[in-house]
Amino acid sequence: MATANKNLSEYDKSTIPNAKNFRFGIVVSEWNADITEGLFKGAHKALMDCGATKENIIRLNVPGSFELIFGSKKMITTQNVDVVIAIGSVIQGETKHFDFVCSATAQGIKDLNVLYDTPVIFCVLTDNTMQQAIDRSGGKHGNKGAEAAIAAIKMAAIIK
Ligand SMILES: Nc1c(NC[C@H](O)[C@H](O)[C@H](O)CO)[nH]c(=O)[nH]c1=O
Ligand SMILES: CC(=O)[C@@H](O)COP(=O)(O)O
Repeated sequence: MATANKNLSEYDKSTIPNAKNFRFGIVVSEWNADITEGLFKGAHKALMDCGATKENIIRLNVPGSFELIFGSKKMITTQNVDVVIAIGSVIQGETKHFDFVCSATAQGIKDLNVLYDTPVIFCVLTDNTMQQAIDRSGGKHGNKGAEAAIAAIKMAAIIK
């Protein structure tokens, strides 16, 4: 189902485990910071709404989405978290760089899920325009950060 046909922020709390005993790492790219901050706020709000505590949400900033890979590995190996949410916003420019950043970041995060026993949630917007990014980080299509937070809680419940 395309994002346009659903609201990314909607979830049924009755179907989600309580997050009070889970530790969350959130790695946030500084590229397109207005967008990534919106995603972070959406994720943080949803985690708290589902029972997480502020003390159990650890944040790490990285320069860009490509660095989410190393930042997530560092979060896994040093912060004793149950799950990581990797937040980024990649927006098409004039060149093929968009394709390489999106592909490498997706593959790198996938690799972390294979190499480590700590799930890493892919919360990276890959948009053609800034408006698409705005619409998916708290705009008319909701907030992909909230969607990622729910995925993180469900994955933490699986591994605990
Ligand atoms: N153009 C965007 C980037 N590019 C930067 C890369 O992510 C990386 O930081 C650089 O290549 C150095 O390794 N990053 C984004 O997150 N979003 C973009 O739109
Ligand atoms: C995703 C990118 O790296 C891109 O925004 C960079 O812009 P450009 O392709 O115009 O150099």
